[in-house]
Amino acid sequence: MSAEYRPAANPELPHHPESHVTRKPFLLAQLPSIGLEIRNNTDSQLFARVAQFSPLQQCATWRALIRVAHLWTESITSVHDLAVQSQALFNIKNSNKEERDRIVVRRFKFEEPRLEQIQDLEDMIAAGETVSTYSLEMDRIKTILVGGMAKNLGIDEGKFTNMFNNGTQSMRMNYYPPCPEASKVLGISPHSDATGLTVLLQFNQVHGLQINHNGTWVSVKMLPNALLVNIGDIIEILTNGKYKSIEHRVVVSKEKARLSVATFHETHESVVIGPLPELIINGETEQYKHVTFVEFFTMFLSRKLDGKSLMDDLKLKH
Ligand SMILES: O=C(O)CCC(=O)C(=O)O
Ligand SMILES: [Fe+2]
Repeated sequence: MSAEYRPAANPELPHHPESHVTRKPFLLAQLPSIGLEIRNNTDSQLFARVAQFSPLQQCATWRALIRVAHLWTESITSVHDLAVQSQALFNIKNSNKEERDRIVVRRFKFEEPRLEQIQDLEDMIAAGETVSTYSLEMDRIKTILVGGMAKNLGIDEGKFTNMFNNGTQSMRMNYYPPCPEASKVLGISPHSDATGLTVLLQFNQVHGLQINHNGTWVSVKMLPNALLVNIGDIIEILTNGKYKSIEHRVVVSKEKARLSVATFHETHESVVIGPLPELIINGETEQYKHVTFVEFFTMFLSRKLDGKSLMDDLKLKH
């Protein structure tokens, strides 16, 4: 598994006409939840729970969002601290140099307000360890979920899980500052994640994430002590659409900042991304093209975030 920094595909706040961002009706999605108490269970106990969990099938209704109740482990708390520190860094971006030196150098020991430029070795090691422990924990959750999904689909768990073993893992910390013209901007434009699974951690109770549910933008209520799992495009393709990736976007608040950490899990780079033959049953036809990992990401990186347009290009026209 390699963890790497993943830049926001569209870091600038895009402007949209007000009508596009309208937030009515403010529904809160009732998403399927799985209680995965990571600390008190062995992996096989957790796996059994996921595999038996019927709401995994309900994902079809909700276009595949799963909430994983998760005991707050130390590594999550540490990532929280790290994100709060980076929030402070984001906040001082526009301050003057003196102010920056005062806050950044003395308080956080970073020379410039960017994570890549951490000067203090101790801080760097501490941050690296925090992220790497957290990334291993996220990887463990991914393996359990992917195995549970395979079982739900009635396919070989080992084969499916193996496709994700030693896959690419990347992480993005999202900071959404408050915006006085909140109704005119989006934090992130509509998109589905070009991943297998995304595990999302949110720190405060500021709503912002919305999913496209049958054409309506529905706000997702983040539960405390819970992670949210998005099914990504790669799983949609591999399962020939039995699990669908979710189109989502983020709206911003007038008063409060919001922070989230998204961990993206992809297949191993040797995997050809295309519908699995064992899932083409009962006279079904293949719905998606087969592309190499590199072709898939080249297509992803060559476009703006734009709903599910990547998937539209990968769909076979029958
Ligand atoms: O901040 C969020 O809740 C969602 C972030 C997201 O969609 C992403 O990073 O791809
Ligand atoms: Fe996303």
